[in-house]
Amino acid sequence: MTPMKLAVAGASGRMGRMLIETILNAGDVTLAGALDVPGSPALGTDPAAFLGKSSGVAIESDLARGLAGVDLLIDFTRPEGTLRHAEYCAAHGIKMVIGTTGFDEAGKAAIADAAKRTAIMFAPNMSVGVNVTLKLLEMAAKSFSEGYDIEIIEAHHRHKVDAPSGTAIKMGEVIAGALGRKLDDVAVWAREGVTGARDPSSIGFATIRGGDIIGDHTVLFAGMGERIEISHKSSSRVSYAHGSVRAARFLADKATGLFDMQDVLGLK
Ligand SMILES: NC(=O)C1=CN([C@@H]2O[C@H](COP(=O)(O)OP(=O)(O)OC[C@H]3O[C@@H](n4cnc5c(N)ncnc54)[C@H](OP(=O)(O)O)[C@@H]3O)[C@@H](O)[C@H]2O)C=CC1
Ligand SMILES: O=C(O)C1=N[C@H](C(=O)O)C[C@H](O)C1
Repeated sequence: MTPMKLAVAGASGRMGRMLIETILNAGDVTLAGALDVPGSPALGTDPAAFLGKSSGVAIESDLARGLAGVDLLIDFTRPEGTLRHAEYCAAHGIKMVIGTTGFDEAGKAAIADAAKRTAIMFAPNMSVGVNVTLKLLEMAAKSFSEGYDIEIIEAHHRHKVDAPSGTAIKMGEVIAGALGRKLDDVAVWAREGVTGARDPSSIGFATIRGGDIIGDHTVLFAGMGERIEISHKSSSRVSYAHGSVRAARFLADKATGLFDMQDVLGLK
């Protein structure tokens, strides 16, 4: 079988570099393109140079040049960049794995629309551990539906620009869904001042930013006389990169459609 030709957007970012290393080591996929923003000092350089390797491609900002001959684009950038890439990929039949977080409703709708024209896997967290944790949370939420206050606490590195994390929001959506609630109706995104007593149907969020924390998520079910915590802690971005390449393989035989990591991992 011909190896799938992958490109990476945000090639010199934290995830971009981890993806390039993972793709070069994978064996059954090849690196066929790399994108970064106009004006980036990385343009024209080899995306594998930081590994002391040569990949045979150069980092481009022009989508036509950077995505020539590419089967699938893995995108961990910013919402505005991802949406621009999604429009181009949909128009040119290039599949996508999207890991970017921080989209508004219009952005999510634009991705769903692009997925009518090409195959897209879109998830706020590509790690196997987080996706299994989502299943555990669904089960736990049903068991703790009465008498337990639900709070979601997440911690990330000082460079993260969106809050709460996409993963924390997804955890909230899964828990709210299991309880027959809508997250937007029950979410308390932050607290300050005289907040009043806690609404028992609410789902609270707390965000920590600091240092080099890769990504920690804890869901607390606090009842009378006991509390239960379900936590996932990332110690390396490699799990996100492995999940992304696994998602690329999953999309190999899909022409159109919007999928998530639960589809990729057979957890639905
Ligand atoms: N789904 C998952 O499993 C995971 C998701 N993420 C998400 O991935 C995204 C990227 O994270 P991370 O790698 O840490 O971020 P970085 O800031 O390290 O990397 C982002 C990359 O995208 C580039 N970029 C910035 N703006 C644009 C744009 N408008 N168009 C195209 N490219 C752009 C940056 O270029 P420059 O530096 O020149 O600005 C940089 O190369 C975030 O949304 C994060 O939440 C992260 C980890 C796991
Ligand atoms: O920005 C990050 O780093 C991460 N972002 C994702 C999110 O917002 O959930 C996934 C992971 O937690 C790392």
